[in-house]
Amino acid sequence: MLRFSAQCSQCLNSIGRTGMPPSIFVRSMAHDAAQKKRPSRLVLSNKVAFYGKKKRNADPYTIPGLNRRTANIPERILNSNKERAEKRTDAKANSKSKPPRPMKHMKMQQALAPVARTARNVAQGWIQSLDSFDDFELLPSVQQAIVEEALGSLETVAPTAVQKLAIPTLIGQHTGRRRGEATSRRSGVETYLIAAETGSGKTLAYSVPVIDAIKRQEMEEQELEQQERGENPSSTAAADTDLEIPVVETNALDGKPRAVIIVPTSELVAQVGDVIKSFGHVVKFRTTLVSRDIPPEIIRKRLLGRIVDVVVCTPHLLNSLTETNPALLSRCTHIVVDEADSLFDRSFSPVTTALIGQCANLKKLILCSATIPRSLDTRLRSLYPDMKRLVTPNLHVVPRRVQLQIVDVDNNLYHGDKQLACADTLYTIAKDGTEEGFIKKVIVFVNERETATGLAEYLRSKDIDAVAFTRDSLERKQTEILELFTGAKQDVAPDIVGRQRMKVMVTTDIASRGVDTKTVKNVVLFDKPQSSIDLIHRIGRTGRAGRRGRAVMLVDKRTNKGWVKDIKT
Ligand SMILES: Nc1ncnc2c1ncn2[C@@H]1O[C@H](COP(=O)(O)OP(=O)(O)OP(=O)(O)O)[C@@H](O)[C@H]1O
Repeated sequence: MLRFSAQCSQCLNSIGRTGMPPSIFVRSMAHDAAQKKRPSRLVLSNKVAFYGKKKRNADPYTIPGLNRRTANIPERILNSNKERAEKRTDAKANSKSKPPRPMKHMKMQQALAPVARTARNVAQGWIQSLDSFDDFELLPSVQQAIVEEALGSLETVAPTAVQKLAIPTLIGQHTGRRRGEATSRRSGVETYLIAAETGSGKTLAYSVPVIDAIKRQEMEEQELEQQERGENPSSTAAADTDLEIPVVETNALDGKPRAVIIVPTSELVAQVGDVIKSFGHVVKFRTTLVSRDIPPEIIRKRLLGRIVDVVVCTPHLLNSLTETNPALLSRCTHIVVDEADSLFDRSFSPVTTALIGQCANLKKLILCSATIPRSLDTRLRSLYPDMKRLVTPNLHVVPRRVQLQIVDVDNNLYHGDKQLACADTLYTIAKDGTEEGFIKKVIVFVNERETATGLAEYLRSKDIDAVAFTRDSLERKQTEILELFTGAKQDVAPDIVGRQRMKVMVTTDIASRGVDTKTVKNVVLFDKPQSSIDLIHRIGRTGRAGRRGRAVMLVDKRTNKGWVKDIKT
């Protein structure tokens, strides 16, 4: 409150001028100026919120918080509130321009660095210009082997997206770079990561350039030898198809492959080995498989007693071979690490990187995977900073041609009985009227081996032809089951009906990676996969090579609903 001074002529004047009654307290500027030297007792105190110790209980009007001239809010909170309000306004303004937030449960979609639009346009341009394998600058024998052997069962043969992307790059076609010319500033090794969706033909995408390269190496070496001997190379350099496997008297080259393909399981050694061997019928080179399914004495005989061009192997076995024969990888110029996300995880990584390190003459290192988890992405960036990424646009998505269905186990039909829900789903698949005239093949994925055995028994008790395929299965039985599920379609006798026309394999992740179950149309996910990566590999056993497929997921109250929603989206 302001008081006017009755002794001050200025105050009295101003009251007189405004006509205000003396009860209204006005302090004029002139009064302040006049009182400068001698402050009036009537000026408001700045210390109204302060009370001394003595006055604590003396006067109720001096209670802190009352009689304050500013709100009792600490400066720090006032500032943070202001900042938050500003951020909110900024976020609102930016929300329209920002891309939608990534799905929480599918974070790995962001794992690869985004490709610049211009780079994408350039790549798309030359991908579209390639319609056939003839457009690749490959050796004629390699071209012939693709059409006649590797994809001989198909009526029309055209490269898939990943093949269009990888083959010209790996043979240095569109870059105009000479074959074998190293680009890495650090190590002199060209490193590539091929990442494409499951069943997209990655095996051919890396094996064609590798076979082409080793065959060219062989031809160059032969030319050099002939020149050294003083022969005319042109007279003896027949078409490369006619080249015989060279007979070298010295055994200095024995067992030293030019290329090594590393895969995580012995099942994949057999599968990839078949693809590579199919080229050998036309291109003439030697392939050796190294896995636990092959007796050691046969491996030793095949590998160490003769010249070998390509070795397909599991990492631990190859490592043990290099321990007894340290020069084994000295001639190797090409290494492929298939299923790189497995082979660079914690358990395999030390062995894989050690094997790569042993190749003193390495020219190309090719890593290949259908899924690139963030951890792998980071590790690869630090291990191979100059690595080139050959990535298809549909990486990390469930293909559109695979229909995804969700079955709620807690509904009124099953009351939480998952095994019953699985059996009923299989009955429905058996009766859906598709694959007429053929045996239906269905894969059921579980997380634990024990569940696989138990579920297979239960399904058999319900008259469904189910087998468990786990690490515990007998070796002979494993081969039989795999052959059935990876083989061609099988006709069914007309008198066999319903469920008996269906074969079911109950398995764990052992059959989820790389296994080419191309004639499987239905996959059932009995257990929720441990991660989105496992999900993609499991669903990827159907809908391969552009075919249609169906994946049925059993969900119950323990399944994370957000996860299911993200996958559906
Ligand atoms: N150009 C092509 N045209 C038609 N089919 C092809 C072509 N290339 C490969 N295939 C077929 O596609 C199937 C899947 O190929 P492949 O096993 O190489 O897939 P992938 O990408 O390695 O799958 P995954 O990630 O599951 O290991 C094979 O049966 C193969 O014969």
